[in-house]
Amino acid sequence: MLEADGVVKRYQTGGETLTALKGIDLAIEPGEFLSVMGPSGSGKSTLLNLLGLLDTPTEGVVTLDGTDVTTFSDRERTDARKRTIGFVFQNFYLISTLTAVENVEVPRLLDRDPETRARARDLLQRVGLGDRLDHRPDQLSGGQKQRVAIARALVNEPRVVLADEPTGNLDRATGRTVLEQFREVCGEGVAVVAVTHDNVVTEYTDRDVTLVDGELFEGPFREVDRKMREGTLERPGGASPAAESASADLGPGQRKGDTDGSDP
Ligand SMILES: Nc1ncnc2c1ncn2[C@@H]1O[C@H](COP(=O)(O)OP(=O)(O)OP(=O)(O)O)[C@@H](O)[C@H]1O
Repeated sequence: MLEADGVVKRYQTGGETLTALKGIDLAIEPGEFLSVMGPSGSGKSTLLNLLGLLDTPTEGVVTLDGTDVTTFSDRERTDARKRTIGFVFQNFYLISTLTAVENVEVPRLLDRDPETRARARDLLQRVGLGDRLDHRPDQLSGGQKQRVAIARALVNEPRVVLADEPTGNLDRATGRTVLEQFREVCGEGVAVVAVTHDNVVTEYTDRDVTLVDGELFEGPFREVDRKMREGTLERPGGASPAAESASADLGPGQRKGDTDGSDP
């Protein structure tokens, strides 16, 4: 549905060229919950910006439903983004003077659609905030604010929600309620891609990938890091049996393949 093929991103700063992404191949399927992990500076935000049609790659293509969006004009890209992508951020970015329901309506304000209020209400009910419609952000907890942000991300009926450290400002328990919400979103066929440092996220995802110095590897960071230390990490594209044992240390009830059920 949303795909990066051979994506390279270089930044020019002064006379220097920095290659932030070094040939990324990544396909996101409808309804999939994917985490993107990796050390600071490894290229996570850069990748999220490219997948979110906020930026264009230096080389390679990003395709949306098979259409190469890298050749789009700014206007076409903005339209495609609005139709297909919702964003959730660590700091929520709610407007403090607007109520919860008004915040959810924000992405649709220019459309002047009379149905928007009803849809915003419905979305807030779905994220468990039916009794907080008229509360302003300062009257909501962190987890409630993030659920308002999720409802806002869904108001344009996106195909994919891109989340940047969605649990970064939340305590463990609250983070879990937000992650459960994302699972429900995925259950409706919307893909969720979360950039995160939070290992708890990987208990909820279908798949985890890790960026290291602009290269993408299958598996959560802790596993990729361990393989790097052991010298057993396969380069991208070299699908190996080792890479397939990625579900070995998952908790119960997870969805990352049912192959290694007997592993400790
Ligand atoms: N606009 C820019 N101009 C120049 N260099 C940039 C720009 N944006 C990012 N970079 C560089 O590209 C590399 C990847 O940055 P990016 O922000 O994607 O990393 P990240 O994994 O999201 O890091 P963090 O976890 O700290 O947010 C870094 O070396 C960063 O300094």
